[in-house]
Amino acid sequence: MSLAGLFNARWPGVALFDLDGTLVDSAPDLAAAVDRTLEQLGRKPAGLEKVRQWVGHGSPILMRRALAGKADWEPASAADDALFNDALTMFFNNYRQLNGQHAVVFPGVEPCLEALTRLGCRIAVVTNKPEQFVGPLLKQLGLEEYFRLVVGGDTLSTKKPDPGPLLHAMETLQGSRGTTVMVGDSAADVSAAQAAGIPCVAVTYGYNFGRSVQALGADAVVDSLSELL
Ligand SMILES: O=C(O)COP(=O)(O)O
Ligand SMILES: [Mg+2]
Repeated sequence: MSLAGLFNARWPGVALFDLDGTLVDSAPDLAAAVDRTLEQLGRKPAGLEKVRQWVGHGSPILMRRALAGKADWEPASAADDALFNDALTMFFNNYRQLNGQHAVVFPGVEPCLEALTRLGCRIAVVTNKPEQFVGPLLKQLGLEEYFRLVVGGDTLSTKKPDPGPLLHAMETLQGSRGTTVMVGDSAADVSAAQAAGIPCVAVTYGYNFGRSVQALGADAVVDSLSELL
């Protein structure tokens, strides 16, 4: 499907945006919080490049990966679970302090949100980032006013790639499958959109667990959100 086909005559509709890697380059803050946590645990820091590849399934999975030092962590023993629980609490405390310190809005994001708003589009953030961190980040970066709804990774009982958060946002904003589009950077976004039955635009500049988005089966792939205009 072409971009023109996605943003068709049935608009204005509902646009659902992923946050990390799509709207905001937040990996530097996440990496700083992960590394501070690892250091507090007496471990070696992971570094930005690894952390960038671990973002997208929410903070608990990010910390599981950080403790394992790799993306595919193994199911843990009870002792590992205790360490993980402590590490997650420490990560939350660290990220609360670091959230927004180095994060920047990707080029093309603001013109896109501005244009969609002018068209009367209803816009939501649907992210796996825990909800407590989303509002402060959007506010600090001056994006808050564009969004009518924030769905975080712990807002509901499921997170992406489950379609639940997308369907919740679509229904809350009174959208329909024909007039709702998801925009994201990773397999979690494309899979969630496919399971929800709504089209998905994938951006090439995000995280996607270190892999290209070309093979994900998104309905359109763009290098900048300004291409959506
Ligand atoms: O994994 C996270 O914490 C957030 O990722 P998302 O904004 O790309 O959904
Ligand atoms: Mg993302």
